[in-house]
Amino acid sequence: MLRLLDVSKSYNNSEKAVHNLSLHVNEGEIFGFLGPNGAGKSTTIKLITGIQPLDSGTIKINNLDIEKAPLEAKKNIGYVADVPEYFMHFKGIEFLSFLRDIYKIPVENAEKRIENIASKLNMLYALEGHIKNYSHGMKKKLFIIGSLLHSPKVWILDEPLNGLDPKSSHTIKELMKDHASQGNAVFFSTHMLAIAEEVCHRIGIIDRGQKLFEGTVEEIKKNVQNQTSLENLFLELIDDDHNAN
Ligand SMILES: Nc1ncnc2c1ncn2[C@@H]1O[C@H](COP(=O)(O)OP(=O)(O)OP(=O)(O)O)[C@@H](O)[C@H]1O
Repeated sequence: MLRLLDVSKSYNNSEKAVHNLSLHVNEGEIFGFLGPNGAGKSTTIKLITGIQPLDSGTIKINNLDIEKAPLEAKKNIGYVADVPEYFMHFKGIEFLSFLRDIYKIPVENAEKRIENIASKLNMLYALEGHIKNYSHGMKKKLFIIGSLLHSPKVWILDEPLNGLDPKSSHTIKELMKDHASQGNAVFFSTHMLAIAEEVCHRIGIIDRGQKLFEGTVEEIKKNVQNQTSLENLFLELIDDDHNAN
């Protein structure tokens, strides 16, 4: 459903932010993308979503090449940025109606979907307000609603639970599970290891632009001796990588 093959990217000819990265996310899977600050997680997401051009490699979304068929590929993506600071002068409902029209979703279907997801996220009351007056968490929740309106095959979230209260975090995790269980793929970056362990079918670990691991939490635990928590495993992998360089 989502496939990266030998993807590389550097900014301004500096060290590669992403280096020969390959990974895949299958239908029905939740994939957690982990790594320390500056590892290349957001850059990878910007490459997948077509926000940044690739230097080399291939990215396919539902078999559509993000560079060769960008419009078709993007129709299959729902994206939530880490700090969603767009369309600030819109009201929440205006932003969602704009997305409805962009994706050509019938009004009645969109209304049902907005009502359904916004009520789960306790956002119905806020939709008539201006986005610029929303809190960080409210902006995030609005963009989450918007990203799901067109039922994307691949749902991509950059640090989705940052700044969310426990109830909203719980709801997002349930939305991820629902979305994957409908045969879609979910790909999200996080620093929160416990959340990756709790909801992900598989995880990828990246450091300094390179993939250190891709597989299930059980597989990673088998690979690294004498460790119990994912946090210890993560620290050990990152440490080994730094010592090797
Ligand atoms: N727009 C940019 N211009 C130049 N360098 C950039 C740009 N965006 C990211 N970088 C660099 O690319 C590397 C990877 O950054 P990226 O934001 O992808 O990491 P990240 O894993 O998302 O980090 P964090 O967890 O801190 O958000 C870093 O060295 C960063 O300084």
